[in-house]
Amino acid sequence: MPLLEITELSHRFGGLQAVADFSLYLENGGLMGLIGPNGAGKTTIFNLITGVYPPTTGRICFAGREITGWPGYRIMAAGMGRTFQNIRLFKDLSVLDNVRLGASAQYPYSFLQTIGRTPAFNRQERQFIVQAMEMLERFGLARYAQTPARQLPYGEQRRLEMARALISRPKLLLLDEPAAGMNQAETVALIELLRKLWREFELTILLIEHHMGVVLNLCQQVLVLDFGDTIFVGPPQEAQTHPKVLEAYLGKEK
Ligand SMILES: Nc1ncnc2c1ncn2[C@@H]1O[C@H](COP(=O)(O)OP(=O)(O)OP(=O)(O)O)[C@@H](O)[C@H]1O
Repeated sequence: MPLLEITELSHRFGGLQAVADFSLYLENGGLMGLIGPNGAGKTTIFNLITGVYPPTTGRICFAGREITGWPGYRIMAAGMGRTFQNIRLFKDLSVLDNVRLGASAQYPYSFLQTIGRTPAFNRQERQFIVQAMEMLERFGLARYAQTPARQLPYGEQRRLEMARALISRPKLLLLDEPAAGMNQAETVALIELLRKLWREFELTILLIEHHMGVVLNLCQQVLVLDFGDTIFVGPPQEAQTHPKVLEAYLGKEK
């Protein structure tokens, strides 16, 4: 059974067809790359999956339910986690608070529990701190727990974003260019980390990435987009030599 099934999804920004008839079938436990030249529509697809925009047409099913048109918070609560192309952290909050908030954002406190700081609220919040610290340890970030997020080196900020996305134990993790801005050594470490997280958390991963080393070393399948159209789906090694993919990246030979 697929965890994520998208059927003929399209999205227009005014006169621009950003995504056209996009379909995707992602098995539970799969690890797929979404690649394509700049402006191909990759981030728009992530935004459609996570409810940032409603699709112009098409259907999205996740974990056996149709989620088309659902608001983002409801989709995330159904079991998705996401990181962004431009890191989005609460930069002035501590590393611990960034992860803790990722956990409590999923928890349906009542208004009275929140303003009254009831014993149940305090107990739950303590539990979130324990979970957040465990997550920071897994990511090698525990020593930074009280440090404001903005003081972390860039690679660590990326890891923190992942820790925050995983604290709610999502089934599907969407990663938008996780290797962006990383040097060679950081990229190699990232590939290892993602492989480990994928196994330990029994995740299904869909990732956007320009770094072909990451795609080739990590992804079982790759889907290549060009101007909103899907031009290839298959093993990444085959994508490298596929004429349409070469044409999209290198331009048509005259
Ligand atoms: N909010 C928006 N309003 C109008 N046009 C948009 C908007 N977001 C994206 N676009 C346009 O939609 C197309 C697809 O953009 P998108 O960001 O999805 O591409 P991408 O494949 O993620 O690119 P990159 O690799 O550069 O991040 C582009 O032509 C872009 O300019």
